[in-house]
Parts: sequence; structure tokens; C-alpha cells
Amino acid sequence: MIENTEKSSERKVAIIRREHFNAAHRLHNPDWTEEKNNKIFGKCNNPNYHGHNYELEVKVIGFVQPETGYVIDTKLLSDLIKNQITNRFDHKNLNLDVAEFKNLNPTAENIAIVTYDILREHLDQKLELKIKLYETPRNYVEFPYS
Ligand SMILES: Nc1nc2c(c(=O)[nH]1)N=C([C@H](O)[C@H](O)COP(=O)(O)OP(=O)(O)OP(=O)(O)O)CN2
Repeated sequence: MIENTEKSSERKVAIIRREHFNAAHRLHNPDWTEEKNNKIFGKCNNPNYHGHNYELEVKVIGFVQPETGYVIDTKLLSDLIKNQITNRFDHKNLNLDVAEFKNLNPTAENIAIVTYDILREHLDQKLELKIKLYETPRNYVEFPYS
């Protein structure tokens, strides 16, 4: 658990760590016909999957700790993201290899929510957490939205 115990002032600071991973996925709803899947998801429903170079930004907001001057040590944050997210998602087929997406469509929205839920468990409740995930250079999602 990464803690944020004392506040040195009433001012909060946001610190952002950027990581990346490459992964394959398929957008598909098994309750729909192939025709409907193709209509809704188009080329993203390719049964042989397709890949993205995901860019992940993890924003942590909290009070600066008086002893360190840190909100959170970026090394600890980087290790947390690597251990919990990128090591599990990088060079994987999200639909087949990642348990969270066995029954959940791996859209950018759902990947951001899953990432949030995993990281949230490891951070002090006093720290706010926001996820920004770029699926392509032109499409990204934010969770929670602001
Ligand atoms: N709301 C969402 N819409 C779409 C998602 C998603 O996760 N959430 N995902 C996709 C596909 O994964 C698709 O592969 C996106 O890639 P692409 O169409 O190539 O993306 P771009 O818009 O950046 O490419 P253009 O060249 O600008 O078309 C689709 N929708």
C-alpha cells in the first residue's frame, strides 16, 4: 500500500507517470450475431484480432509529504504500474490472456476502468487517481472523467 499520510499545506499536487504497452484485442459481443457485431464494431470485430500501441497516463493527486517533498515517489508509482498493469497487458492478447477481459469487451473505456480498479487497491485512499489511456494518437479516454 502506497500511503499519503500527512499534509504540509492545503494545496494538492498532481503527479503523472506515463507508461506504454502494446496489445491485441477484438471488440465483440458474443450475444450478438456476426452481422450485428460487424455493423457495430466494424474492422475492430476482426476474428483474428488487431493491435494498438497504448499510451497510459496515471495521475496521482495528493498532499506533498513534508519529509520527502513527494506526493508519491515516481519510482514506486512506475514499479506499481509495471507490476500490476504493463507486465500483465504488454504484448498480450487482451481477450485471451488477461482474466479481466474474458467476459468484458476490451474497449479503451473498459481498459481504463480495469486499470483504475487494479491501481486503486494499492494506493492510499487519500490519494486521488485518474487514468488517461490513448488507444491511438487520436483517440483517448479518461477515467474518472473530469
Ligand atoms: N468508444 C470507443 N470506440 C472505439 C474503440 C473504443 O475502444 N472505444 N475502439 C475502436 C477500435 O479499437 C479501433 O481499432 C480504433 O482504431 P482506429 O479506427 O484505427 O483509430 P483512429 O480513429 O485513430 O484511426 P483513423 O485513421 O483516424 O480512423 C473503435 N472505436
